[in-house]
Amino acid sequence: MIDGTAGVSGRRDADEALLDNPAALAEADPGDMLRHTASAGAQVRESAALAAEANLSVLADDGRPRAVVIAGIGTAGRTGDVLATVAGPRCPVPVIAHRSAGVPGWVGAADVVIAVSASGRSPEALGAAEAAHRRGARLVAVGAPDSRLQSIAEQARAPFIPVPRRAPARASLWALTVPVLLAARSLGLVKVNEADLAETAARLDADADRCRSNAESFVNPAKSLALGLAGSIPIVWGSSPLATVAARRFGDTLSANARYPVVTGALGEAGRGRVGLLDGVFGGLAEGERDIFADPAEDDGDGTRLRLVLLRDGGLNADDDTDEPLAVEERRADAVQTLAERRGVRCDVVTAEGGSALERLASLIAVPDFASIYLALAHGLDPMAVPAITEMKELSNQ
Ligand SMILES: O=P(O)(O)OC[C@H]1O[C@@H](O)[C@@H](O)[C@@H](O)[C@@H]1O
Repeated sequence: MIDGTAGVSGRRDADEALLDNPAALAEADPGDMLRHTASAGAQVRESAALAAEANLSVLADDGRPRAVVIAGIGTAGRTGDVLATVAGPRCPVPVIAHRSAGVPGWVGAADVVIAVSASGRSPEALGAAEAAHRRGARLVAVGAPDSRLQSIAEQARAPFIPVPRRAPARASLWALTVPVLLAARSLGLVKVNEADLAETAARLDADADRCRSNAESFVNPAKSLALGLAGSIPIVWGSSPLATVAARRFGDTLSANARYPVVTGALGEAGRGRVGLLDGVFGGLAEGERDIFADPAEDDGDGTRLRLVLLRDGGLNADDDTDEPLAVEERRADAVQTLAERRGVRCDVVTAEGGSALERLASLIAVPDFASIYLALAHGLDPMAVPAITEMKELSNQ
């Protein structure tokens, strides 16, 4: 059902003109990753409806849990990071994203395990669901209907949210995330309300429209971000914990869709170490040796350069929970932009918009998601079929 073009092929140099040719884009994207990515808003609405049909209120019967563990790998694992950031630093219980098989040794009857798997069959999520049931923890499962995950949930008499599988897991982030958030809401751990979900879906729809394939590069933020990144080594830093989740997500999609190496992380942390990259071989040293009179379109070919993408989360509500004062985050974001400018390292900035944490997160994820696909297409890579992932699964028998 989910099919792309197998085999490793593509071109080293990005074909910029292809991005302004909608027919060629469609041809280069046989699995329709652009359309799947554009369904993000619809995914939010559909998953909210599916979660409303599941009996999540039983989760609250035993009161507030000691901890919540979100178990899954890849995109399913990212949903745990989203929940942790939306729950915020004042969340009364620990929210832990767990990415290996099974559950942490301390998990027991006082805890809740949310097992997530788009296919409903990752060994990590299945192992966690089984372990949770064995240990008497409360279990919720999110994933493909009629899957092994669903039967484990049924055996455990645990709520199961059947998320239809129409696209690869990484194009289903929103479909998987919303049930996780709503399970946590029924435990009283997050404040996401119906208006937040509706506004988040509307924002994802609007961003999908701005990033549509027939919107040309000079008005399409995803195409221009992709063209800026072409041929570079991207560094993606988030100015806040929420923006850092979006940065890590961009790392996932840049690697899997566009097959670009990428450094991602929190700007606060990077400022104490990784920011040194800006001084190095791919940063200031490469830029310092560049012939300033050379045509920037005619790259000399030997200069792989960093490109900084800064995800800024400036629009906090006064009543939002934060780790650090907004002013500290803002100063740090301004500082790294100055550092990049001084060294000639180019920098793209995506600034969060919207009221709720969820909507702000969506505003930092949507355009980069599309950019990763446009970058793949410009290189002639099918963003859906990733031979290396398939081969890894075959070779490691998973
Ligand atoms: O969500 P499930 O189906 O468990 O997959 C988990 C992960 O598996 C990997 O092999 C990749 O396919 C990822 O894109 C995916 O997120």
